[in-house]
Amino acid sequence: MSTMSASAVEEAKRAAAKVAVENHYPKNAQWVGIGSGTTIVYVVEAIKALGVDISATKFIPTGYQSKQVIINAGFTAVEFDAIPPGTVLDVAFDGADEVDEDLNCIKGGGACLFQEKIVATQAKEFICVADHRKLQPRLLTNWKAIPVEVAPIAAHRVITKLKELGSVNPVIRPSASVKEGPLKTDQDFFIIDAPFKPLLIKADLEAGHDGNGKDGVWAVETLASKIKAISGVLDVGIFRGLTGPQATAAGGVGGERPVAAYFGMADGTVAVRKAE
Ligand SMILES: O=C[C@H](O)[C@H](O)[C@H](O)COP(=O)(O)O
Repeated sequence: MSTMSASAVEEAKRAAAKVAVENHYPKNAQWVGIGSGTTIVYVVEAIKALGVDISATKFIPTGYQSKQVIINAGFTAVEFDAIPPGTVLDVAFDGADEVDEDLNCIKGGGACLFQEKIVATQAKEFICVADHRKLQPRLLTNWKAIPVEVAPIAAHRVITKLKELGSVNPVIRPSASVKEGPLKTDQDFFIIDAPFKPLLIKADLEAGHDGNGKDGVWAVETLASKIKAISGVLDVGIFRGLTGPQATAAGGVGGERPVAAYFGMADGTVAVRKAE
């Protein structure tokens, strides 16, 4: 459990954003993905602080909040469906709820995951920015549930399927406002939060664990694929699979996993995890 004050956590996010932007923002960027959440605000702040010419740069939001952050900074926002077909974003920055040793991420704590995934995978480089609370050995160490975005009409069916996969008490996330009822995403869908045991990474599989859900223990890739395959699921808040150059070599643009993740640490330093 973190003992840092709220303002120290904010400073940690700001420090990570500064280093991430200094290391990865291309000086003549044309297309830049901007994610959602509280940390991304510091990424935009750091891009401003670079002082580079952004008059020709288009910033692609991952949802309503993200778009407002872009507009409030005085940047040009262009919705994902308005970019010319085939356009590859120079870079995409985003936060995460948890990042494991293989750079798999959990996202969707703030109810954004679907647009984040299409923006991240459309970029040459996806860069994650977070604070030290998100830096964990395995997904679902500190963060307890996988956010799953679902069509409202299918919500109960998806809950049944998630229970069959071993999730204990998956729930439809309630609205955060005084309005009763479920929270609605930017797509007007629901979020189901599905708790599972910590997820196995590559090293665990190499050590002989199968990760096939026996005793409710899953490998990241296997569980993400199973959840994604449930009819009614728009997307799952696990970002996994190939990353950056590996994904490009396999015929994709970029991967769901970041090529690098920057974490603001409690001592004021910034830690980096990079793809092999
Ligand atoms: O749904 C929200 C997004 O996935 C965020 O990127 C994630 O929750 C991290 O948010 P924050 O930067 O506020 O911790």
